[in-house]
Amino acid sequence: MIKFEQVSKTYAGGQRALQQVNFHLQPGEMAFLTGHSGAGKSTLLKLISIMERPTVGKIFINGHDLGKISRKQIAYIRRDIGMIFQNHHLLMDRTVFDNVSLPLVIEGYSHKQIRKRVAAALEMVGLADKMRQLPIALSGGEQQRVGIARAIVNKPPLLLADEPTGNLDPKLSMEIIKLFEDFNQAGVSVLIATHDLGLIARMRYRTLTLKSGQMITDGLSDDSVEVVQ
Ligand SMILES: Nc1ncnc2c1ncn2[C@@H]1O[C@H](COP(=O)(O)OP(=O)(O)OP(=O)(O)O)[C@@H](O)[C@H]1O
Repeated sequence: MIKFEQVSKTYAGGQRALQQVNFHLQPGEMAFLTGHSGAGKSTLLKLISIMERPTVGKIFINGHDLGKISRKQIAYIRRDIGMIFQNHHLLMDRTVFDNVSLPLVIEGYSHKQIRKRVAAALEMVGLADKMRQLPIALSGGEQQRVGIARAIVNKPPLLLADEPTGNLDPKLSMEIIKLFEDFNQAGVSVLIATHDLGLIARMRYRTLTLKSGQMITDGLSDDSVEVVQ
């Protein structure tokens, strides 16, 4: 689903964000991505979602070589990726329904399809009764779940989350991770970038660790193996 081959990224100012990163996330796999602040986690997610381009190396998403796609194909590849952010980027003056329906409106779905899919997505995250509310009237955990409903409403095969539990207490964080597990069990591939080592330790998932732009470990949280460069 995601394959990195010898990927390096140096920003325009000369800042080396990633160095010779290799990994393969299989279809249907769920993994954590961790590392200290500035280690390169956000850069890695931006390369997957084609918000940045690698300086060197190859990236494959769902079988597509990102080095060979045209500008026009970027939107097509992005359709396969549901993105979830720490501050969820919700439109605060629009209802929960409007926020979640946005990707479908952009794709030109019919009103009937939109109503059906948004209702199903909100049901999955436990917010069916909040459809007509403004996000401002919801708790932080609920707002995050609206962001998740929006990310999954067009049923992408891959979910990417950047610090999705950053502002939440441990109980709410666990609920959010449980939601990701539900999607994963339904066949969706999931990659979650987080600083929250406590959260990772409580789960037994593959954990990719970055340090100063290098992938230093790759394995289960409690017995991860060092990556030999
Ligand atoms: N647009 C940019 N231009 C120049 N340098 C950048 C840019 N974005 C990130 N960097 C640098 O690249 C390195 C990796 O940053 P990145 O944001 O990927 O780290 P991170 O692990 O996500 O950090 P955090 O956990 O604090 O969000 C840092 O040294 C950062 O300063």
